[in-house]
Amino acid sequence: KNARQREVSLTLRELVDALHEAFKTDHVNIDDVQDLMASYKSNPLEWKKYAKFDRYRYTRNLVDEGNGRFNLMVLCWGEGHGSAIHDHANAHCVMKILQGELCETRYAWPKKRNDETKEPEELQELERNTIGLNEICYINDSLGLHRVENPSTANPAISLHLYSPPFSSCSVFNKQTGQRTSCKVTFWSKYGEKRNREIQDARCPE
Ligand SMILES: O=C(O)CCSS
Ligand SMILES: [Fe+2]
Repeated sequence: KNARQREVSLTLRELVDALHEAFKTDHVNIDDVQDLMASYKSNPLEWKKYAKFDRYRYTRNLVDEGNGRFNLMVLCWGEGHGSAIHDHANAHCVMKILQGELCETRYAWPKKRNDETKEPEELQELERNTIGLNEICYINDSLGLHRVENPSTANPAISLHLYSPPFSSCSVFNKQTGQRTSCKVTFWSKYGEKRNREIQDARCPE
C-alpha cells in the first residue's frame, strides 16, 4: 500500500521519520513525499507546540531541518492573513492544512523575468483553489507563482509546509507591475521553543 492508502495515520514524529527516509536517496520521489504529507491526519496534540501566532502577520515555525535536504515548518495564519505573491526558489513546495482552510491564487510569471527596462505588466491570475483540512497543495516554479491567504474573518488557519531543497530567500512580486524583489524568509520559532517574550508572559502572574 502506498502512504496515501494507509489506514492507520502516521503520528507527526512518524511522518518526519518517513520523510527523512524518503530523502535518503539522491533523487527524491516527490510523489511519495506528497503521499506521505497527504496521509498524515492532523492531530493538534502533536503540532500545537509549534502553533504560535502573531497579531499582524502569518508566522513560520520550524519543525525539522530534514538533514539539510528539506525544511518542515508549521505556518500560523491569523484571520485575513496572507502571503505576498511569491516563487519557491527552485524548490519543491508541499503544503498541508492542519486546521481551518487556506485560499491559494496562482499567477503566471511575468513575461520577461529580469529585464529591468520592461514595461510594468500586471500578473495574470491562473486559478484559485481552497485547500481544506488535511488536503495538500503542491507547487514549484515551473507551475507558476502564488499567494496563500486565510480567507476566514473568524478562524485562524494552520498549515504544514515542506520545502526541498531548503531556502532562506525567495522572490516576491508586485501584482500590478510584475516587479520582482528578493525576500529573506525567517522563522518565528524553531523546534517549538518559546520565544523570550513568551517565557516572560508565562512568568508573569495570571
Ligand atoms: O513559506 C512561506 O512563507 C510561504 C507560505 S505559502 S507556500
Ligand atoms: Fe508558497
